[in-house]
Amino acid sequence: MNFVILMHIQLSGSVADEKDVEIIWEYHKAIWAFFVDKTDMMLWTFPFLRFLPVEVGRKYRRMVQAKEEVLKRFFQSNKDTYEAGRERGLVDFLLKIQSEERNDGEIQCLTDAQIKAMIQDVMAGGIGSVVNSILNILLLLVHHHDCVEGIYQEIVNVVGLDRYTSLQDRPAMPYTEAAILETLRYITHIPIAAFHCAREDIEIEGYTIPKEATVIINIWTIHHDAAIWGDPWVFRPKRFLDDNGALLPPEHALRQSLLTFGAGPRSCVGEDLARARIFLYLTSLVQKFDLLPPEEGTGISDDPRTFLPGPILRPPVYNMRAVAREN
Ligand code: HEM
Repeated sequence: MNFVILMHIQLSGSVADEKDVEIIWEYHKAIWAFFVDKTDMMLWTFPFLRFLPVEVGRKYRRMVQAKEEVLKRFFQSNKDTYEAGRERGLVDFLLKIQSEERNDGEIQCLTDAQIKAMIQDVMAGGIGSVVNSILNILLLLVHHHDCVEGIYQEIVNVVGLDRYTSLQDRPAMPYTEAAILETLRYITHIPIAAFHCAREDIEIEGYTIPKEATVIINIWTIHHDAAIWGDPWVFRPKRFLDDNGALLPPEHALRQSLLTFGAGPRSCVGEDLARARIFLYLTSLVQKFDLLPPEEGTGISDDPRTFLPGPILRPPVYNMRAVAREN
């Protein structure tokens, strides 16, 4: 939930009130309900279903309504109250670019429709992906208690127990960083990157990708390729550490093969924010709680091949225990 509030500040420059949180959360839930159960695929095949009083149509209409509420709150209200020179957040800065283009008398590149699309990209791209990466890392920790201990020891050594962790602690906590990278690799909750288009003919290792071909990067296959990782189906954070326990540098071949956030000029704009949030959430939790499997039963598998499919993979609902540490 605090991530939702952060997204709100980023977009509008103000702190969310209860109603705002409700609007964003409803948007997240409506999108989620749309993509799981393959509602989107059903509508690609039978688009007329969106008008009918059937489940697929209801989910579609709920999503459209939630989207309209979000745009009313983040686009219209910002546009109505925008004052040049007093930009409050991302939407205001986009409005500033738009108004400057207009003042120059040049052709307008940033239209209202494009700003609205960006608001949706940031929301839809941002919330589900971070929520799921946190669900995944907690599930893995429940299955790998040695990893919880490794993170906890690092917190004790670097931060202690009397203050909260901060982003400044990250460089001194290589094991925690490695555990986050390994979760993002092992689970690969965004298995396919955004679709791209080749702007010209390209030759790669004897294959020609013709101009205007759609290029789809299969991150899942790269992240589970035995030729790169050796044992891709083993969750092993230490693969991202060198012999001295330091985090492998970003230019190392293994880090270069980690494409969680895509690559190149159209890679994920939210990477730094996402990795910072995951780090802070995880370390604050492990500092105060031990993470354990449920008391009854063994819980669900942490193998992503058993997860619910979709554009964002997610584990089935699971139980776990967070036991307060005695310190
Ligand atoms: C763990 C969390 C996240 C993961 C795994 C993730 C992953 C990705 C991937 C794979 C792409 C496509 C890159 C490509 O095709 O090369 C992407 C694009 C994008 N992501 Fe993320 N993302 C995450 C968090 C976020 C957050 C927090 C935001 C917003 C604040 C965000 C906003 C976007 C946007 C707007 C794009 C489209 C960029 C463009 O087309 O230029 N993402 N993300």
